[in-house]
Amino acid sequence: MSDFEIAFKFLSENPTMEVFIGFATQVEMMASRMSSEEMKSNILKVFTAILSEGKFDEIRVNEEVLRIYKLLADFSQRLGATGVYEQIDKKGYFQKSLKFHLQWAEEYGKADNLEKFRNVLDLARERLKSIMANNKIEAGFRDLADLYFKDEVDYLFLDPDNTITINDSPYNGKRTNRRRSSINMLRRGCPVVDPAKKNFFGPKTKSLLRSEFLDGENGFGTSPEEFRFALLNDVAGDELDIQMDEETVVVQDNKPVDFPIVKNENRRRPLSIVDEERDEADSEKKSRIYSPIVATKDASRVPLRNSSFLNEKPPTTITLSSDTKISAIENESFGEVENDNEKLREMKSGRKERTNSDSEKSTRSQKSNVGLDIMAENNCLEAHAAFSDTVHIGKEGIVMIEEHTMLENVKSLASTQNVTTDFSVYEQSPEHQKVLKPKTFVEVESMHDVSYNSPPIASSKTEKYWDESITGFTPGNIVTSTPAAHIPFVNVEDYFGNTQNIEKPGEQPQFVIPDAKGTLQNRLNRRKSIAQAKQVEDEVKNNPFDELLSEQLGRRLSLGPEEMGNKQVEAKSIEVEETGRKDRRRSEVIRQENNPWDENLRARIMKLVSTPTNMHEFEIISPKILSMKSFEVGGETYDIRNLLGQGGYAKVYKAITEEKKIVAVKYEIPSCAWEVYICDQMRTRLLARNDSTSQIISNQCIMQITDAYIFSNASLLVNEYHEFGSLLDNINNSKDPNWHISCFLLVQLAKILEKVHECGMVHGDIKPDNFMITRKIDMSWETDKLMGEDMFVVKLIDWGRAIDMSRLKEREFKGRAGTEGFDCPEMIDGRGWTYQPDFFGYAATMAVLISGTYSKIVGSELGDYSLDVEIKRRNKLRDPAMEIVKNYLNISSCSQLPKWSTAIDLFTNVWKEHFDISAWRQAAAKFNEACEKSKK
Ligand SMILES: Nc1ncnc2c1ncn2[C@@H]1O[C@H](COP(=O)(O)OP(=O)(O)OP(=O)(O)O)[C@@H](O)[C@H]1O
Repeated sequence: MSDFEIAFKFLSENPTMEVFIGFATQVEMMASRMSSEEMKSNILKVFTAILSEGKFDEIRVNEEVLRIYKLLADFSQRLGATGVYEQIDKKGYFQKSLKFHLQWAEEYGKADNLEKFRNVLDLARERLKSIMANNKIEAGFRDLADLYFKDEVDYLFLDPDNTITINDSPYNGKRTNRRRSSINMLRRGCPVVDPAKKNFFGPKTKSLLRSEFLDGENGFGTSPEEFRFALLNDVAGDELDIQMDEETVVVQDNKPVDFPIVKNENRRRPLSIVDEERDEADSEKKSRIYSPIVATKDASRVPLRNSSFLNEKPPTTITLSSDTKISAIENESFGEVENDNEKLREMKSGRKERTNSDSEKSTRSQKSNVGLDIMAENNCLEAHAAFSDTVHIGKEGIVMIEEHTMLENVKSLASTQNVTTDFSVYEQSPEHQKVLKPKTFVEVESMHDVSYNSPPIASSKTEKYWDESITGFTPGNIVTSTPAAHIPFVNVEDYFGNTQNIEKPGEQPQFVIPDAKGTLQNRLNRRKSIAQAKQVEDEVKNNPFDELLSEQLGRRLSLGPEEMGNKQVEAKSIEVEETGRKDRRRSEVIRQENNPWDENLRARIMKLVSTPTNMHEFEIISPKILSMKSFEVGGETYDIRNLLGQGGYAKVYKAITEEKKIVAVKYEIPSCAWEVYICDQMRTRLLARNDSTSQIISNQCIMQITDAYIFSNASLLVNEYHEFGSLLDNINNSKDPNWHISCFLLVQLAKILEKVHECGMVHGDIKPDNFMITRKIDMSWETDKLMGEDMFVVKLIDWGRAIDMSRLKEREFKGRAGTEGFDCPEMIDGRGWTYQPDFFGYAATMAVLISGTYSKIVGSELGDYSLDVEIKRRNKLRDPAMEIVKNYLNISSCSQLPKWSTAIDLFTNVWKEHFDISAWRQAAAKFNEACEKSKK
């Protein structure tokens, strides 16, 4: 039997998607070794089987099968490549697949057949318009057009603005990809000037515009720095947003006018990003060494609200989630939601210095005035991206880890708060980096006692780890070369019959699935029999929380590889539970409390399903992620561009793949496999539902991770890049909230959350920065369909705090999440909660959308809770908003949850009653303008 036949036999016997992916990889590799005749006949057999045999029903309609069709197209002589795709198209399986249309169009590109190429593009537009934005559909076609058609074919695409070429760039003189040129942007901004007339610098000035200002053929208007930066930008290939000096004026018809790109707007103060952290000193975000774990600062405040809180000191509550934070003793009193948005403004971005000097500018969304500032800002964020070497302990604020005083602080904190602490210490060995098991606080203390003058943690080793070991990532390490603990290593060569195994007489060679996407070993590890999975599921269902928490686990999320399956660590896990000490983020567990973010629990839940195929696990540390640098992982190279955003746990970068696709890469420390699990489950559960809304929401409104790389110290989640920023960016970049837009969005948000809850998931972190804008509003959308299912413009991201309620039925949780202003009343009261955080998050987001500012909870007991949101009397959304606040903030118990249809119906009714087409168009134009401004 040939290799091909063996592989196909294995597939025939195990016709699952997972096996097929392995099969496809193997066949692709064989393709280079086989003669075309041999290959063609083999693939034809597969093709026929897949199309006709019932057991391949699932595979037949999966996009993965396109890999085989591509090979068939390559080898087909009679039908020809395009003929193969035409035949496949007739079958109708891939009418909703962008990938299919791109593959098909590429064949016309290769054949230089522009007309047919265009036909496929039109077909794709028509067929896919209900499930994805036009720009997304066109992006791949644009690349193909660039590649295969020598002539200018911009006219094929709908938005000429996106096809600005840079062929007139004086700098490199030749056309590269179709990206936006900074030079062109500057030039386009320049009005025509008449060289015969004098051009003055500004109104009532006698200064002439000088030639050193952007010296274009026919215009002036920017500074040399900006011009230089734009040149750099073009060369570096970035698409940074160039903002002009607000003072700059240009001349049109001999009259000074505002530079068209910049509008000096007197607008309300922009909102900052909502964060779990609140202490200014904490703006460093997190320590690169897992700093001593203390209960979060929120955990130490005294926030339990009850009706008598004004008279007596309420009991202490615990913050369940979030990373190690300062124990903000100054925040100890109840209701310390910082008293204005100013505070919020300064959190977390690391740009505080800038905002101090310019209180009117957002830390996040305000753009630099000068191009070089942008670089400086990027550098500043970059510096941030390296994370700090500080630890956050005690009210003393940040204490450099090098300082021995830290230990004293740790001690005092431990003693006063009865919180024990842990360190994860990294050490660089000459051969390779290792992640050592976390040292307990006791160990640290004793080290300190022995050598007081040389702090144990602040060794040069530690620094070296961060300086060198991260960069020491071995590019191209593929998953199959690093077997997971306890799983036998399977040699890739052996899979493919390159070694002796295959020919042992009398023995049928064993076919092992090649590891196309995920880590083979991990998949083997996870692929359990149904019986086993059922057993674990039952355990999760039946065991009380405490037992679950104490269960010994082979796999832990945020610890190093050596800890996986390590008995000592498992024993330590128990100790951790007993002492209340935890060396993981997001889960400072207090044993008595029900903590949905406990990572042991998460690990148990994740074991119930097989690893998503797009998740690749590595036992090494992650590559260092830096702007303007590439990194290679799992055979894929990502060209990192600028930093898009920074949350409490992660930095999100724009990156370009080898296929020239722009993606967002979320770089999170420590690694968070949970988010991958949740996104995967959300998609699976939504797709399993039969209604079209679920399908649309799954495709358009839920973060989809295309590839996840889980390292021992960090994770990299690749997902779709959203150029128009978040809802928060949009609000910040809009002058005034407009009721049409708010209403339009609020219905969408409620519909998305309704589906999320129907899938048994709690998102747990609903706030305006976690909704990305996926597309602009198309003015040609039919007005009577605007409230319909095809109009979604938002996508819910950041699932790291989600809770899988379908695995935790009948559970209620207690404790606070610690998100500034977004902790629900149940958390504050210490009452049990399940889905309540999302209802509250929605109400708080609604308040931001309608009023343009953050609001605080007011009221002191159930029935009385409200938000101090100011909504003008004449605002059409005022009444429904108040109703929502009342409903979603005063939930009497977990068994009496409100309905999402309340919000959907209330806002839809207002919409129907007051909709005005011309006001809508104006509002939509402003929304689109804000989208443009939000581009990063
Ligand atoms: N796909 C994307 N495209 C463009 N920008 C993105 C994308 N994903 C995230 N961002 C930007 O990065 C920011 C941080 O992302 P995210 O919320 O996932 O990080 P996080 O650390 O988990 O945040 P949080 O502190 O809310 O938990 C977002 O608010 C957004 O501005």
